[in-house]
Amino acid sequence: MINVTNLTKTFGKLEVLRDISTTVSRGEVVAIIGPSGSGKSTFLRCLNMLETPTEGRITIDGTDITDPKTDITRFRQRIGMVFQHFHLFPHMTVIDNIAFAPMKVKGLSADEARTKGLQLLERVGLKDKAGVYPSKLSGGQKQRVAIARSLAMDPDIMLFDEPTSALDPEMVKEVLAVIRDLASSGMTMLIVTHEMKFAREAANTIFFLDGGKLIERAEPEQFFSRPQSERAARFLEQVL
Ligand SMILES: Nc1ncnc2c1ncn2[C@@H]1O[C@H](COP(=O)(O)OP(=O)(O)OP(=O)(O)O)[C@@H](O)[C@H]1O
Repeated sequence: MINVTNLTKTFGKLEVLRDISTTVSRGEVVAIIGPSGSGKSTFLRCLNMLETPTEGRITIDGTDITDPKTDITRFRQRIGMVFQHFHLFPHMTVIDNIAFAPMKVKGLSADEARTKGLQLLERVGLKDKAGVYPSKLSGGQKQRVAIARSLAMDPDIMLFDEPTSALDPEMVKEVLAVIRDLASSGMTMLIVTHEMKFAREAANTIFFLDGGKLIERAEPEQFFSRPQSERAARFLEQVL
């Protein structure tokens, strides 16, 4: 479904991604892990062209999203993204945050968008918060609303960029539970995370990045118990 070929990204002289080639299949759940500054977020952001690759190609279902002729704005509707900081609209209630894009972009009626929004709020365990403003929510609740808002656009792929890093420890679990539930639903997902236990249990595949290179691509059991590279072994020694 996703094909990455010779992806390179530089910021000025800084080479952040170096010649990455890999694939992600439909329904695959990929945890992207690696040391700070290894290029994980940049890699993720290239997958929906929030960062423009310096070299290389990314195709999704055969469409080259790096081709300037591709209508990336339209394509992005198929790719949901959840950030470390939730980016909810502060002046809108929870349900309006969720209903906004389906109405504006997909042309749903207000009733349709609200009905869908309520279903999604139920899915993330927050149906009772529909009429509340974001400022009244905890960090964990805000992130669950942000996930519901992304899902409201019926994405084919969900990208998560350190979705629990800004949360107090007691809220990490509730957000990971929602992401885990989504992972088992067959959604294609890539998640940049520092939560090793979560990566091990919820992902089908680990991408280990170091120094901008995709050093290992492996199943979690193999990666965590028998890493193939010295760099991954050293990283796991530090974090486990
Ligand atoms: N827009 C930018 N301009 C210049 N340098 C950038 C930009 N974005 C990222 N970088 C640099 O690219 C490198 C990789 O950053 P990136 O955020 O992708 O790493 P990461 O693995 O996600 O790190 P972390 O785990 O700390 O979030 C870092 O050295 C960072 O400072």
